Formats: sequence, C-alpha cells, structure tokens
Amino acid sequence: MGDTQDYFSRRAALIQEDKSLRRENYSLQSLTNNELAADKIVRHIRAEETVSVWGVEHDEVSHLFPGMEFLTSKRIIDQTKIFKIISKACAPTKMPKGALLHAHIDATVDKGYLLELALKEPFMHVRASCVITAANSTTAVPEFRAFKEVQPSQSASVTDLDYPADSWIPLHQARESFSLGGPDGFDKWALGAMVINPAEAYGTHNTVTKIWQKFQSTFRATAGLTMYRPIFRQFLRRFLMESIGDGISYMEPRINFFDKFMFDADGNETVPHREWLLDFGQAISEVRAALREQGREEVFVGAKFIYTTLRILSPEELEWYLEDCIALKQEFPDLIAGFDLVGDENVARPLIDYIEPLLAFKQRVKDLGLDLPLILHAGETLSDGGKADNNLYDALLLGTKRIGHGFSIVKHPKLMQLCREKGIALEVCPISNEILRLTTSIPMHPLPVMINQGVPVTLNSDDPSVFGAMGLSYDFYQVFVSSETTGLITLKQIALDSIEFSTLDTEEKARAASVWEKHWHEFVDDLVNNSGIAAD
Ligand SMILES: O=c1[nH]cnc2c1ncn2[C@@H]1O[C@H](CO)[C@@H](O)[C@H]1O
Repeated sequence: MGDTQDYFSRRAALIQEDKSLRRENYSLQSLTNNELAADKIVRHIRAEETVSVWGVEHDEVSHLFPGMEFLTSKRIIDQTKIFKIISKACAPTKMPKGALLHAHIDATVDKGYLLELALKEPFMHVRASCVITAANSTTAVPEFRAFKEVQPSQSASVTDLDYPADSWIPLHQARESFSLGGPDGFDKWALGAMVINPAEAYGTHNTVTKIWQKFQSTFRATAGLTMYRPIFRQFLRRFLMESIGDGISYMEPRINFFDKFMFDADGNETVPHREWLLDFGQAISEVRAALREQGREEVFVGAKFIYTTLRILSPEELEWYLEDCIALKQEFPDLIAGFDLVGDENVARPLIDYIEPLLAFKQRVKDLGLDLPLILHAGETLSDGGKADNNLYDALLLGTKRIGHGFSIVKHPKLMQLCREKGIALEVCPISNEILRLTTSIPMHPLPVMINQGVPVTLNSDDPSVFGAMGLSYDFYQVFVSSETTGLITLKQIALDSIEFSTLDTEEKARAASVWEKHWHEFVDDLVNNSGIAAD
C-alpha cells in the first residue's frame, strides 16, 4: 500500500515536471471557481462527444475521429456541442478569441459573398484560358476583370465551342449563357475554382506540391475581384465584421502588395498602395462607427496590415518593396504592423537569398526610429534541413517578431528554446497545415510539442475562405478536441498570448486584455449557468 502511494506521488510529480513549461501554468494559478467549473464542463462534453459523435459510424463519412480531415468532417463539427460552445452560433456571449495574427486578407472573405459583390458590378468581365467543358470545368480557372464599359465579345459564354481563349465576356452574359447548367452551373464552376474541396485535398492533390498548385490557383481566380477597388472596400469591411462576429477583437492580416497597383472603379490599374491603406483606414472607421451605434464599440480594438510581397522577387526587386513598406509605415504608422515574404517555401526563394536587402531594411528602420518588425513565414514545410526548414534559422537571426507557421521548428531544440526565452510566438495555422498536407490530421500536428516545450503559440486561420473555415472557431475546435491535456484554460492562454504577441503597444495591449477578460468571464459564466451540466 505504501509503495502504491509512493508510486502515485512520484507519477504526479513526473507529470507535473513534464508539463512545467506550458504557458498556461501562469493562468492556472489564478482561476475563478467558474473557470474551473467551465473547464470541467467542456472536458466532460468533449469526452462524451468523442464517443457519441466521433466514435460512431456516420452515413456520409466513415473512419471518424476527433481532429480528422476538416473538409470531410466540417458538417459533423458544425453539429457538435463543443463547436457550438466555441462559436456560440446563437448566443450573445461568444468565446473571445483575442487577436487574429495570421491570415491572408484576400483569402478571408466568403467566396459566395465575393461573387455576389462581383455580380453587382456592371462592368465586371470573366475569361478562361480555354473553352470550358464538362471534362475540364473542375480544373480550368476563371479570371475576372472590371473595365470602364462593357467589352464586345465574340461568344456568348466561355462554354461556346468558338470561345476565343482568354477573351473577356461580360460576367452576367457569361453566367446566363453558361451551357453547363446556366447561372447555377457558372457559380459552381467559379466557386469551385476559389476553394479547395475534399476530393482535391485528400485525393487528386494529396501531396504538398500538388495541393499548393490548386491553392495558388484559388488566388488567381479571385484576384480580379479582390483587386478591384469598389469590391476591395466592401470586402475589407466584411472581413472586419465577420472576424468581430467570431469573437476576434483585433486583427493583423497580411496583405499582398506584390502588385503595385489595384484596379480603380474606372477599370484602370492605377490605385497605388497608399490608397489601399486609405481604404483600410476608412473601413476600420466605418466598422467602429457602426459598432458604436450599437453600443458595442469595445468588441473591436483595431486592425493593422502586415505588408507582404512574394518570394519570387529578385533581391534587387525586393528593395523597392522594402522602401515602399517604410514609406507607408511613415505615412500610416497605425495601419502597418510589419513586413513579411510569402509563397510556397518549398519552391520559392529562401530568406537567405534576401539577406542583404533585409539587413539593410533593419538598419534603415532602426535609423528612422520606426516600429516596423519583420514578422516572417518560416518552416511551413515537411522538410528537415531543406531550404524551407532552414528559413527558421534566418527568421530568428533576422529578429523576427513572431514566426508565421513554424511548423518544422519542433525539429530544432535550440530554436524552440530561443522562442521560449525571447518570447517569439508561433502563428500556428492548424487547419491550413492539414489541408495543405503537412499533416493528415490535427492529432498528428506538432502543436502539442510546441506547447509542452513552452513555446508561445497563437491559433490562426491563414486562408479561411479557401478552406471553408471562417473565423477562428474551427481552428480552436480542431485543437481542443485533438488533445486531452488541452483544456479551456489552454485556449484562454492562447487567446491572451495573441494579444500579448501582437504589435499593439503596451497600453493598447493592457486595454485589449482587460476587455478580453471581461468577455471571457461573461462567456465562462454563461457556460456554467446555461450548459445544463453540473460541473462535478
Ligand atoms: O500559408 C501560407 N504560406 C505562404 N504563403 C501563403 C500562405 N497562404 C497564402 N499565401 C500566399 O499569400 C498570397 C495571398 O495573399 C498568395 O500568393 C498565397 O500563395
């Protein structure tokens, strides 16, 4: 008996020591009774649903398990109690998520809404690089462009046998005359090109290289819409409102400034970056005003762009963008959070190629006294020692404020130590990593390694409208159901860390955190009072 007791105390001590680096240990020390009760409730429901939802055969989907392929299981997730708690679809009190620190703005707004906006534009046109047939409609991608007036077209639609490849057709005409099912068929074709479906992710494109080809093409399909100023303005507002609607109070979306100009209302490609920022500032003010009218101003702390361009540039070409970023930061200090380079790290140029311009940038930023950090994508890869994995060394040596993804960092004990000690948070994007084939499910994701090693992490949606995972609730859900160690307090710490590791200043962070706390306690109290489940 004595031996057994001794064994149990040594066991408890070992577990405690093993978990001692987890950041939520700070939060655990000062929990309210309701937080403790709420944590028990959600753990109870999770355990119950592991059996009742994920442990049964399902009509449409077989081989269920928590944290499985998102695109196959989304409809099941939507029905779960845990998802309803995290997203609180119909209650006034939402789980507050904190900040969204990693999302590409052109992949954040619902594609159906984007198409709706396009259909309201009288001079929007569409084209394809070949005649669209039943055989190629799932692979041929539409492109959009607005002109200042209706363009003459030879064919009624892109499905006509005599359609001249790459010729523009007025959108409404092309849609009405689409011979593969009329307007509905057109919408199916266009929307299918803008998202990744389960057959692609888990069948036809089931490797990192292949899914990236499909993924990149979704951006080609929407560029003509998102990069048209009248639509751009509306989708910025929509992005802010939808994020707020999911309990996100502050956002640092990345915007791709690779194209130097956007298309203006007159169809000419003449809108420079500073005007994109004016539109962004305007969208923020309008959303703030609308919330103020509803007496809900406090749910929105603000938003800033992370300036990004593509890793296909030559180092010389990059210099223009770095200067552009500095000029924009000087003109709009509150709207620019930092600088980053994007694209598939496995095939694009590694950071080391840009070391000279990036070091020069850092010096310029310092000399000018600007608060303009690098916030770099690195390690979004399966490679071990390849160029994408090695980007982690450069990101850290370059003093990155956070790491975008950092998926492969668990292979690098020293780099994890650096992140832990210097407070460099990882912007983890679980659903993105799964759909882009870095992991086949969330239980296989390295997130628990990161958390157990005490590396600060935030959860992010990356490209929610390409994945059909709007907001942050789905990422929180997948993470929550994929670990038995993770509890409500882990999610609390992750949300608080998203504020802590944002580029808000100290005072703004304190304000954001205190509003967050208030909403968190409302959420927790609501959970305890209305869940119908006794806490013990
Ligand atoms: O997870 C990602 N890693 C790297 N680049 C990305 C990711 N998601 C989107 N983009 C890139 O950002 C641009 C759109 O703003 C696109 O070029 C897309 O490939």
